[in-house]
Amino acid sequence: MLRRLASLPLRRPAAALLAAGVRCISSGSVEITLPLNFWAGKRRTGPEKCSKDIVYEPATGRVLCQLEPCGAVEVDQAVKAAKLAFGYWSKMSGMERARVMIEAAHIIESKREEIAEMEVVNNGKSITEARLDVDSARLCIEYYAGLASTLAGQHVQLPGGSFAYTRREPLGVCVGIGAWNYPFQIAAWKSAPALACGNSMVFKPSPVTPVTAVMLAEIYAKAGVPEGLFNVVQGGQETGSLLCQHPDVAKVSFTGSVPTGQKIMEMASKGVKPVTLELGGKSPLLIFKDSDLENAVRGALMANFLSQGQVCSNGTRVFVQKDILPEFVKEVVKRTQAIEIGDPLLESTRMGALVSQPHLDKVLSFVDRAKKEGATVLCGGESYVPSDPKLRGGYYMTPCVLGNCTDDMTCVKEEIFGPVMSVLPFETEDEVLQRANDTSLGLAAGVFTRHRAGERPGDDRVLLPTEDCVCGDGRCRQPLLDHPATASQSCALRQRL
Ligand SMILES: NC(=O)c1ccc[n+]([C@@H]2O[C@H](COP(=O)([O-])OP(=O)(O)OC[C@H]3O[C@@H](n4cnc5c(N)ncnc54)[C@H](O)[C@@H]3O)[C@@H](O)[C@H]2O)c1
Ligand SMILES: CCCCC=O
Repeated sequence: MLRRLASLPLRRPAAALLAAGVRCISSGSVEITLPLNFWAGKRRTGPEKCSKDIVYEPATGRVLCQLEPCGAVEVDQAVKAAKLAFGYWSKMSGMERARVMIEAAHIIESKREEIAEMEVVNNGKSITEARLDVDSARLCIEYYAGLASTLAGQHVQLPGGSFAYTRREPLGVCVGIGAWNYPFQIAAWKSAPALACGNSMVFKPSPVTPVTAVMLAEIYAKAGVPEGLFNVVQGGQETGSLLCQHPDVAKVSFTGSVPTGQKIMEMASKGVKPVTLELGGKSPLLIFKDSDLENAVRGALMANFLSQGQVCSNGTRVFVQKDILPEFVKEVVKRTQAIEIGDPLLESTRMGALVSQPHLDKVLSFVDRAKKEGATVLCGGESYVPSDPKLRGGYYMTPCVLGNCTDDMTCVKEEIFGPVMSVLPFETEDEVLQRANDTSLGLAAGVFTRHRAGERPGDDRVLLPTEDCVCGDGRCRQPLLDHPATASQSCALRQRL
């Protein structure tokens, strides 16, 4: 699969090379020549006549491989293979399926370094992160393997001695469509639950990162799944649309942006197919003045700069209580400037390359727009050229902290999906909750404080959940200590506190 361009030593097992302090591959040394489609148990070439897409290595900007996008014929072949495999796999017991999945997890463990390296070469993230991605993919498969034998229905007693029962049945051929930021992991997230429940899958990775999903397909095959159980078709939106609209596809599970998610939901609804959508985010991170500053700063860095900021759940709107803003900003900027950017295959690198040139341009244009809208660049936000000549064509930028931000700025409202943190001051808890929740991209949230709500110094309120209030008004949202019921100790929640 891999052809070395540079003259490197003959390949030895990854563990032995690592122990000797030698990398198995280096940035700029890999060319992928084997076909990247996989169905019915084999790698397959795409359509004979198709315009091939070029896949680049983000660290160097070199051509890594050519992608042959699948058309209707290939999609149909993959779905047919999956349908056939479903017939065998769905009849196996959960325990039998689990055994095969656990074997796949073992194989992943044994190939950890190889998979992580290919993820780095294709995606640009640092090797230290890529290894954790592979571990997380393995754990996901182990977790769902564990669930496979616990799937059970219910027994319902009916009048007159009759009864009803329910069974958990697999749906059939499921489609998985993935984004480029966690290519191997997403292929595992999509396939593990589907396969554990007895389904088969046709998976389409992002055309930007097509490489490691095929490795997963080979691993499943080696572990002993029936031929055609997990298939990979390459391509972009046309291939994705063909999959979503295929009449033999029972369900679509998608990870990607909100606009694409909307299209997929629409297509799936026409075939009355269930969909699972994992979409974009613009998550808030709340840092209160009573928090452990060291901890909060580390949290903010992690929530913004992991994977070059290309993480759906990143806490990119960093709300900091005014009293600690100068101290927080000083420390965050100092540490952001110290982040080592460079060759993602080096152990010392903390930030690798963004996934593609167009994506880098898009992220940089968000920084420009932020400046025009009045934000202050406190550090970074520029393209970066590493000193190593082989990395000069790579897609690097300096991680950016934006100050002087307001809630109406584009950098605060839209998902940038790059290493750009927006810092926003706040004064009170009520204010920050309202502002943090004022988004249509509410994927995740983080809070740094040493106190729970109502226990913070100077804050003598305890919020009372509506359903726990016995004052008689179902819409009651009164803070507990202000509540008329509190004085007479008649409030159930108060008694429990
Ligand atoms: N919530 C999560 O778990 C999660 C995880 C990772 C990434 N994401 C999100 O993914 C986005 C970045 O990924 P991206 O740029 O690859 O997203 P994207 O929406 O552009 O593409 C995602 C996938 O959809 C395919 N696609 C595009 N148009 C399609 C169509 N019309 N029909 C069928 N398939 C189509 C693409 O080829 C790709 O495989 C960000 O918004 C990020 O937040 C979310
Ligand atoms: C680590 C999981 C991140 C998912 C979204 O990008």
